[in-house]
Amino acid sequence: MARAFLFVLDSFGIGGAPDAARFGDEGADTFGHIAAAAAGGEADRPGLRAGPLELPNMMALGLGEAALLSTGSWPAGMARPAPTGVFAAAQEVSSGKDTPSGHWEIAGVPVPFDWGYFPETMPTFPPDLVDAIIREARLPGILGDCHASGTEIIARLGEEHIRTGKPICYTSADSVFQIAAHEVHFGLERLYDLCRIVRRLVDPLNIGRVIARPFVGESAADFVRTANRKDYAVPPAEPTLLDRAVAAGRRVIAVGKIGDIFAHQGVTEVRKAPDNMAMFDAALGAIADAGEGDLVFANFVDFDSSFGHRRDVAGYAAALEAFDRRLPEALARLKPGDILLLTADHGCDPTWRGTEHTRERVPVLAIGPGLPAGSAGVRETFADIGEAVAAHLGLPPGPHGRSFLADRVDHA
Ligand SMILES: O=P(O)(O)O[C@H]1O[C@H](CO)[C@@H](O)[C@H]1O
Ligand SMILES: [Mn+2]
Ligand SMILES: [Mn+2]
Repeated sequence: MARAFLFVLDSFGIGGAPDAARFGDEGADTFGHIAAAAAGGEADRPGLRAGPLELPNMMALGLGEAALLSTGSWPAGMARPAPTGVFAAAQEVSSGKDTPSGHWEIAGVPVPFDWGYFPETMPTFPPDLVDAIIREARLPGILGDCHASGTEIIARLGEEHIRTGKPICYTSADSVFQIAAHEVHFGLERLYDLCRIVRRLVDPLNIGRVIARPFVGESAADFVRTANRKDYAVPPAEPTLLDRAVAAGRRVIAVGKIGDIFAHQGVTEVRKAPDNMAMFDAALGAIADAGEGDLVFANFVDFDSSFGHRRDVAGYAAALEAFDRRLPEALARLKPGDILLLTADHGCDPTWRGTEHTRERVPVLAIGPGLPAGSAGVRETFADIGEAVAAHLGLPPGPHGRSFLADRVDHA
């Protein structure tokens, strides 16, 4: 029985990217800075959490060792257990630090080209694009047309949106065209229809994703985004690990936003859930359902969208601790031949300036019955993760990386 379970903790970087300076991110370290803040008593929130970061299960798999490989420093305030898993630190060769680039590279397909981006001007979108959107979607106009944080812009423009019926359109340092609209006043299906129109119109601009950002509430004080977010991504440029699995007749069960990120290519089944804990339940269900040769690919987005971009250190720490507490449930379900991998797609350091992702290395932790414990070193591409999964599942190798399990693992 060979099955693979690949869990992405969205934005859980471990610093140390050699090309961080190119992004203005030199020194960014999501894990290291959360640990340091927690050890210094700066990640306490009454009723939520307090004190040093407690991640006993991921640390036992080698999370601290992966961080040490990446930055040369041990995460502050955290114990150093003997690792029971294979650990590595992986760096990204893709030119962007966005979610699709990170996930596609994990799945064996780096993104060497530059995405299209919108400038930090106001307005940010080309006027002829906005005109086409208004005309084709029969809109009274649009609001926003700028770079923004998604929670801040609905607080600022949500009431005007309800009053005028104009959707709120914004972007970020990522290659995204985001549209926030009220689920009831504007309509959820209407928002999705609008996103499909915009997807087609921004294709020539090489924009990675159009994202529907529905929200509810009646005033700036209580607007809140819902779990009905939907990403309209361009498909990966080459066949990914997922396509190879499907071509071999395997099931690929996508948990969370994985299906959307891969434009539903190479996905046989989608299971969505509103938050990290519900996604963990869904991932456990997928593990229970997976058969010989199947792949479960899960994304846990709250780390990024609810805490990293919001620069909420205590919230990020609490979310990591909640995830870590659930990990034994997944480990208990591993049968002979199974492998569980934990990794991330980029960083989003909640102590960093601004609200954007940060260029970082990511942790790679692998465990399964019979797998040796020890270091697989620093990996030059995230593709080494997908190639490890491919090798484990007996799928043909891809052209961009090599399994980190193929190298001699230095026993720690
Ligand atoms: O501020 P919000 O709307 O969460 O946007 C964030 O989410 C987008 C998609 O991951 C990123 O581009 C980032 O800007
Ligand atoms: Mn991401
Ligand atoms: Mn993000």
